[in-house]
Amino acid sequence: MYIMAASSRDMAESPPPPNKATKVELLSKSVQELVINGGQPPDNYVYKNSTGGVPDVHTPLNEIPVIDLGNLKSSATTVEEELEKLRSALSSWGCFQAINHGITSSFLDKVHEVTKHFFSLPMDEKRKYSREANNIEGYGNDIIFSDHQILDWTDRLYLMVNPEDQRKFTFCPDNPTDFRDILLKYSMELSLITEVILKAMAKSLNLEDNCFLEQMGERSTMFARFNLYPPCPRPDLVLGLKPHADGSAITFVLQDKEVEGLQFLKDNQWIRVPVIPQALLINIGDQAEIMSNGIFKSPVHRVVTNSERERISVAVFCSPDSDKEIEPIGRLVNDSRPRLYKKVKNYVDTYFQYYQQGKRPIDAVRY
Ligand SMILES: O=C(O)CCC(=O)C(=O)O
Ligand SMILES: [Fe+2]
Repeated sequence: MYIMAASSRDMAESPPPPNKATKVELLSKSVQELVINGGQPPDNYVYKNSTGGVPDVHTPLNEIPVIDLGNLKSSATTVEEELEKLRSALSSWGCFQAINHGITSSFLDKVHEVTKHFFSLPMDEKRKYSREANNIEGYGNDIIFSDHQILDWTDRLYLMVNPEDQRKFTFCPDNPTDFRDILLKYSMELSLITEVILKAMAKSLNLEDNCFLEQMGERSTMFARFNLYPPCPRPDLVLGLKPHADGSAITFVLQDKEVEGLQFLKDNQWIRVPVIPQALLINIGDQAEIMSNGIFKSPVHRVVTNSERERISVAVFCSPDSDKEIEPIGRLVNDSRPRLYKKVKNYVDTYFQYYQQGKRPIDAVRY
């Protein structure tokens, strides 16, 4: 979630959105419209750095760790082995592909289908859900902070899902008609998996089971971001999503089953994430790095474009209650591992300010 945006607190305090008929127009053309118009990507999408464009667009496919969530259940005979795999994955990569996660493939296909259906609606229909100028929630693309900003080749629909009383249904599509039900069901499934993972993270470090979960608080937040990356005529010069680490505690990415694009930075090299149908890509965000006192890594990642096919993904960001102070877990701070991060509340706010300045947000809370 390089969540470009007002924080959840700001959103809660801002006046209710106007009704659909009075929504403001999108700030800029959607990427879908740019593609229909053909031609070269506009200048403000183009990377013209010293390397002459997007670095290493053809990167190796490497072994992103795969974790079998079924093996993390305490009754499984292989639980210790899988916990060690999880610890190692999160401390070296900060991400893994989760298999055997309990969500059926037909349901994941549905999540993909409703997303595809929404993005294929006529522009006028999608614009009923447009975000407002300074808010992330709704349909749109990058918020423009400066003239020098390089934009992402993606259109998105961004929705707050939890806490329940913060949902703004004016932004949630009623076309397709089952969009809302599918999103809510998906979010419930992911909440269950979040609990399993946060407990397993604690166990893998020999900590008390609930120590990560407790920091999430009673009103943990969940945002869903539906991403459409249209084909791009210049994948060598344009990125689908610029390099970032997420501001969440934990992020789920349902990838496109047919089109790759996500890459993680590991040991200074961009590594492609292969598509494993029905797996969920899970990565740690900055807030879990803070809680783990830097043992688990919040990885930098990006999305590249391709000239042939559109790509659809759904990212769900789970973060602590914005009123709850988080900090490194006491037992992970000792003489050999000094406290690396300060206490922080509403990290998403800090994240946004730093992101806007082109800095890595987690540096703001480092000692
Ligand atoms: O589209 C993807 O595969 C990744 C999306 C992502 O990293 C994000 O939305 O923060
Ligand atoms: Fe991300």
